[in-house]
Amino acid sequence: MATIEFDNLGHSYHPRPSSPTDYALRRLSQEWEDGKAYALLGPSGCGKSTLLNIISGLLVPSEGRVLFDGLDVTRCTPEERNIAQVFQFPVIYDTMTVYENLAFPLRNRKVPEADVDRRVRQVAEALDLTADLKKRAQRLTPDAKQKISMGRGLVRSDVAAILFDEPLTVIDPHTKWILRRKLRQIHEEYRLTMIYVTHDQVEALTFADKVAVMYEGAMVQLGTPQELFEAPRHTFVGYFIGSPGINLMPCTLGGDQAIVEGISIPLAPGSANGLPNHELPKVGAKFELGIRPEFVELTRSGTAGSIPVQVVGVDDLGTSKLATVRMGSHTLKARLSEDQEIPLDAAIRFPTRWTKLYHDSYLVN
Ligand SMILES: Nc1ncnc2c1ncn2[C@@H]1O[C@H](COP(=O)(O)OP(=O)(O)OP(=O)(O)O)[C@@H](O)[C@H]1O
Repeated sequence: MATIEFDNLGHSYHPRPSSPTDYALRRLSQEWEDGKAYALLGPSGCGKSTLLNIISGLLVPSEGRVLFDGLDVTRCTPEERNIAQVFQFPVIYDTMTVYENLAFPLRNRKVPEADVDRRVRQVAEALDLTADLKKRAQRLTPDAKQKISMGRGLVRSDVAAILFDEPLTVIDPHTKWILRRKLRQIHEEYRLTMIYVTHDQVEALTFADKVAVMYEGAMVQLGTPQELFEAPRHTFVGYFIGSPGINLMPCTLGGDQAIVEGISIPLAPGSANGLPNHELPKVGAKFELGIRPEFVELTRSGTAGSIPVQVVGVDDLGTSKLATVRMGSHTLKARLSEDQEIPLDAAIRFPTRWTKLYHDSYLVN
């Protein structure tokens, strides 16, 4: 397995890119650790496949370099990089048995038969394929075929990384859940460097140690699921991660206060200091206040630091409730515990720790 480094990496499909929007992947320098599970998460067209193809060697980037363990592999083929890949749809040999399919990548590399057998049985066990080992692949369901495809990616322990491109697309929802857990277990056991592309936040957050969130060609945050939840570095991360996403309100700044329609909301001391000088409040600069529904406190009017609101709806979500409140012209969501009373004279508070300031969509801190 390898450490993967992106050195000033970028890619444009245009022959002569002239603006940032001409880039499918905007300039990126970063190091991904050996043996960790990463997810590339973002909506359709944000550049996930472009980055994955650059990592695998299917695409040569128009700018920058990719290094595996310090070695420049930018122009190496997938074979030369020693990468295993699992695609959206099964890539298997229908006429071979499940065993032969799983053994193929190892036999192809002349691995001794005893090792082939041990590894094939291990992977088959992990993916619940043991009972199918002697069956021809063509007789199996699409789910089982995709499991074989994943097994073929997992069977080699000598690869630099295993790349998964939306591998659970064809799998039914229940099996999807089981397979995600299995992949996670396999990762914990073998510590393989895994990169998993998806547009599904649940898939990314349950699978990965670190999630790279992509938006319009930019990697707007690379962080643990907890970091993405607690401190979204970009309003898109706040919106895309979480259900529902972060509450956002346009604001202006007055010292360490955000001002929303004339109402002052305290920010953590020094919050605005994070703005570089040239970005100090100016005409046209866009500031937003963000707070996740989970951190909005619903209380009674008159409580210190509270702002009166009108509760316009409450959804019972089983283990919690979701209140919709109106503050001036803004509508916010607040997640409450199942048994929390909703007062008639409702008000909300914004705990400073969880109240985030965004400047032109990026977190100021
Ligand atoms: N071969 C290509 N030539 C020109 N433009 C391309 C090419 N491949 C991708 N693009 C463009 O680059 C941008 C990023 O595409 P990419 O496929 O990397 O996104 P994605 O996040 O993987 O999307 P999806 O989830 O739909 O596969 C898109 O605007 C897409 O139209």
